[in-house]
Amino acid sequence: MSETNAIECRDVYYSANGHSIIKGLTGSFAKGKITAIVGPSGAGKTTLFRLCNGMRSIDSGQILIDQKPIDAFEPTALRKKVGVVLQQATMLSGTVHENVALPLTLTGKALPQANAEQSLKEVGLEKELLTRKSKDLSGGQKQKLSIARTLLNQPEVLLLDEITSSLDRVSQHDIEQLIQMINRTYGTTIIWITHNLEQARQIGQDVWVMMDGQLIEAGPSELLDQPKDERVLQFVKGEMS
Ligand SMILES: Nc1ncnc2c1ncn2[C@@H]1O[C@H](COP(=O)(O)OP(=O)(O)OP(=O)(O)O)[C@@H](O)[C@H]1O
Repeated sequence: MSETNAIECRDVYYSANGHSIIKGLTGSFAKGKITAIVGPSGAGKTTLFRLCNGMRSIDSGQILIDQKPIDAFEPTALRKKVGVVLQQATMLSGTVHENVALPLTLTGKALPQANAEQSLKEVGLEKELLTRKSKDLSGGQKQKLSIARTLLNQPEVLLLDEITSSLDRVSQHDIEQLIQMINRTYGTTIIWITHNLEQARQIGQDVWVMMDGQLIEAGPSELLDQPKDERVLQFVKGEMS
């Protein structure tokens, strides 16, 4: 049986300010899997995320979400279905409760105390933190809070952009386990941009290697040990040295 794709890109082009960034990118992300995206700085990884959750629109080609063209989705529905967590957790100046409730308060609803406690519990944060100011949390706690906030929308796909790169090893490991738990429990498709090849190998079931706005090589993450493409081989060697 062939795999279903959560996201499929077909010959996607995108440019900004006269600068060509995504240049005929074709590839797919399997539903329910964890795919790591690696590649040199400037390869277009973050831009691809912006295209996949509708923050930017492609110039040509197609992006299919659940086999449906991305422009067939209403923007708010798309952002719920395809959630994003960034390297630096964006926080309101208020309490942890106010921050975790944000997706609901934006639509004029409140998040009851019991649900807020449950949200925090799910990501391994103590309920006592709810009354704390978010700015007083550690980097790892902030990242867990932004994951909890994104989970409120029950996304089918989670786009993670370098979410552990400013954390210490213990917090990094904690977040990796949390993401694997979310993937197993809810079947959420995870697409994780990382500069850490070891993380890509360990957490990624699949891997994408992007360079210069294109997908150069994709497959099971073991491909990083024996890439077929010479450019990928050079990249992996450079990152390991
Ligand atoms: N709005 C813009 N206008 C012009 N150029 C842009 C714009 N946004 C991104 N770029 C350029 O597009 C290229 C790809 O950027 P992008 O952030 O997607 O790469 P990346 O692979 O995520 O890099 P990194 O690993 O450093 O985060 C870069 O050269 C960047 O400078």
